[in-house]
Formats: sequence, C-alpha cells, structure tokens
Amino acid sequence: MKENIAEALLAIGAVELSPQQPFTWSSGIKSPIYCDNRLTMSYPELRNKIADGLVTLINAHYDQPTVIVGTATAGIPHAAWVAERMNLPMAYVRSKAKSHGKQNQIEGVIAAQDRAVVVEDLISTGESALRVAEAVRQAGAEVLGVVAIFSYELKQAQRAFQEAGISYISLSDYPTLLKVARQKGVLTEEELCKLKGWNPEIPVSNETL
Ligand SMILES: O=P(O)(O)OC[C@H]1O[C@H](OP(=O)(O)OP(=O)(O)O)[C@H](O)[C@@H]1O
Ligand SMILES: O=C(O)c1cc(=O)[nH]c(=O)[nH]1
Repeated sequence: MKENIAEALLAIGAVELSPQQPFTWSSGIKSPIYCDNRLTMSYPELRNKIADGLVTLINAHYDQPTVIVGTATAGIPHAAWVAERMNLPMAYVRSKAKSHGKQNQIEGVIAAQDRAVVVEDLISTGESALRVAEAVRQAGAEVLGVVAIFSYELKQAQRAFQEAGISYISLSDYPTLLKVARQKGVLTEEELCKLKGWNPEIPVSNETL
C-alpha cells in the first residue's frame, strides 16, 4: 500500500521539487520538496483508494470511533469520504476560531463522550494535526489517533506525537516515496541524493532506499 500510494502521488504530479527556490512549509521549514495531496481530490480512482486505505487503517488500529474529524483545510474532503464509508458523523477543526459568525473553531458536532479519529492529508512537523487533536480534547472527547495520507516521518513529529500521547499512521511516507521514485527512474541520482540529506530530522538511509 505504501508503495502504491507513493507511486500514485508521483503519477498525478503531486510531488514537486524546487531545490533552488525552496518551498516554505506551514511550519516555516524551507524544503526542496512539496507534496500537494490536495490534488488527489481531482482523481476519483485515487481518492477512492485513499479513502478505502484510511478506513482500513482506522479499522485495524482504532477501536470503535464515533466521529471522524478533518483538519482544515486539506484533510476535510478525505475525512468526508472516510466518514461516509464508515457511516459515522463528521466534523472538522479550523486552524483557529473564526473571528465572525459563531466564532467556531470546531464545525459540526463533537460531543464529550465521542471517540474521535483525526484525518489529515499530510504530516510534516505534526503541529496541525496535534492542534486539531487538542481542540477535540478541549471539547471533552477522546482522540483515538490520527490517520494521514502521507508523512515525512520527521523525528520532530514523532517526538511531538509521543509527547501528546497520540499515535499517527500514514498510508505512505517520505522514505517510501524516494524508494519508489528511484525504482521508477522518476528522479535522478543527484536529485535523490539531495532529497535524502536535506533535513537531518528525516531518517532516510541508504538501507531505506
Ligand atoms: O505537520 P505540519 O507541520 O503541521 O504540516 C502539515 C500541514 O500543512 C499543510 O496544511 P496548510 O497549513 O498548508 O493548510 P491547508 O490544509 O489549508 O492547505 C498540510 O495540509 C497539513 O495540514
Ligand atoms: O509542511 C507543509 O506545510 C507541507 C509540506 C508538503 O510537502 N505539502 C503540504 O501540503 N504541506
């Protein structure tokens, strides 16, 4: 599955490289790579595969969720497709409360007795998913864990999730993406070398590839 999803992300052009003019991630990290999972919603076959995969992860790892919670914005459509498949209520959490209207951060219903699974499109530092998890906890509900389409497997994220006492699982990850890119000849050896070593927080070794 990890290889499958990585291959599909490469095939739809979700992965972009820009070593000369690095992308700025939401955490402020400057990166030579950006993985735009938002594009997956435009591909019905792939988005179905992702939703099925996320449901499989949830069923295998999290016991009897009662609500599926999307992270705004990129997690929202995937959370909706997962909730639909599982016939569960859905909510989503904004990065911060609205400054107008009802000033909600949480949209939809999350009740104190709920057991929530958070659906995220991508985990870099984990800050966004953990912010959502914290809001869910503030609402009194239990967070069973987080599922995501892709994770960079940053050690920083692993530490943050551990500190919060929350687990996360992803359908694919950065080491797998590089492995598949090499197998498919999508990236040159020089590009792969740069992508392996650009961030010491990412444990991509020669063995991984
Ligand atoms: O693990 P993190 O370091 O928090 O980074 C990952 C987050 O960054 C992106 O969202 P972005 O902030 O670009 O907003 P969007 O979902 O509204 O596009 C992505 O969709 C994740 O939510
Ligand atoms: O950390 C981020 O903001 C980020 C990285 C990435 O590769 N893709 C994305 O959508 N967000």
